[in-house]
Amino acid sequence: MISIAIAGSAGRMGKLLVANTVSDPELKLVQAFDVQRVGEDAGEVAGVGKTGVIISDNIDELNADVLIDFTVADSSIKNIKKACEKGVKLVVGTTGFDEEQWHEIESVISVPAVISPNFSIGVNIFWKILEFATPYLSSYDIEIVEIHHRFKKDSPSGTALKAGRLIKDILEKKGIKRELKFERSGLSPRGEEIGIFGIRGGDVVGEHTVFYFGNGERIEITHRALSRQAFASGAIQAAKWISRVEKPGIYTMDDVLGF
Ligand SMILES: NC(=O)C1=CN([C@@H]2O[C@H](COP(=O)(O)OP(=O)(O)OC[C@H]3O[C@@H](n4cnc5c(N)ncnc54)[C@H](OP(=O)(O)O)[C@@H]3O)[C@@H](O)[C@H]2O)C=CC1
Ligand SMILES: O=C(O)C1=N[C@H](C(=O)O)C[C@H](O)C1
Repeated sequence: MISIAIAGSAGRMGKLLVANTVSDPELKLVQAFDVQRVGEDAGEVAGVGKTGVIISDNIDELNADVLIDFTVADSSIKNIKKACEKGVKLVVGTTGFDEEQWHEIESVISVPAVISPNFSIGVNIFWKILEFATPYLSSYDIEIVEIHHRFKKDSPSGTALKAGRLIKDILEKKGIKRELKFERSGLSPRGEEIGIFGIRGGDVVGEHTVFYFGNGERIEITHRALSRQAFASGAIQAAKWISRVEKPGIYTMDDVLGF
């Protein structure tokens, strides 16, 4: 049995992860952390009945095989450090890390950790399709548009940023320099860039489109998440996988899925 702690357990993803953990015979929910609903039973907050696991806001209490973190960047950094200090393996889905925070994560990681801005199998295939298509479309204008629900805090999404960075790197290897561009207004003609734009509204779970604009044609590669279960299933798969890994370091869903 793999013991699981969940950070962000009162959030949209956290509640679903609590539900997925308690219904999985290979997993045991042992701890739940959040700054909301502190003192309440994590299962009741998630709508799956009493679990006996009470939501705490004190990560110092962390004691589990794997910590699954879906919170916000600042909190996630703190949780990652605590997990490393206590030898707890990690699955991190939180997005919105800036460059400095990302370097901090790389420098402190001393446990096996799967870190991915998107745990859905579909998005991981979507990134692979971009890797395949981009070298053939290197002369095309490339733009990325993502759509998420009105409550999403970070922009652009971690998924769109990863798509932009991987396209940029592929082009760079072919000697083509393109900067990532996050806004245009006023007199702002298109340059040698990859535009990344976020739209926010309603209850959209998550949509990403990469546009490749040629002369007389356009390719659009789109992934649409219709349910957060797509992310939760991937994160649970990652938690089981990382529980069997001994070598410390940062892993991605490529490793989990065997790509
Ligand atoms: N990798 C993936 O596949 C996916 C990643 N995400 C990412 O996961 C993160 C969470 O998303 P979502 O569940 O929608 O967000 P929510 O805001 O619904 O949930 C996050 C929860 O974490 C809480 N929190 C904030 N600070 C702390 C802290 N210090 N300790 C413990 N809990 C804390 C929040 O409280 P409060 O509201 O007070 O801030 C909230 O309850 C985001 O970064 C999102 O982009 C989302 C879906 C899929
Ligand atoms: O906040 C969300 O909801 C999501 N965030 C992730 C991201 O920033 O890429 C993944 C998914 O699109 C949902």
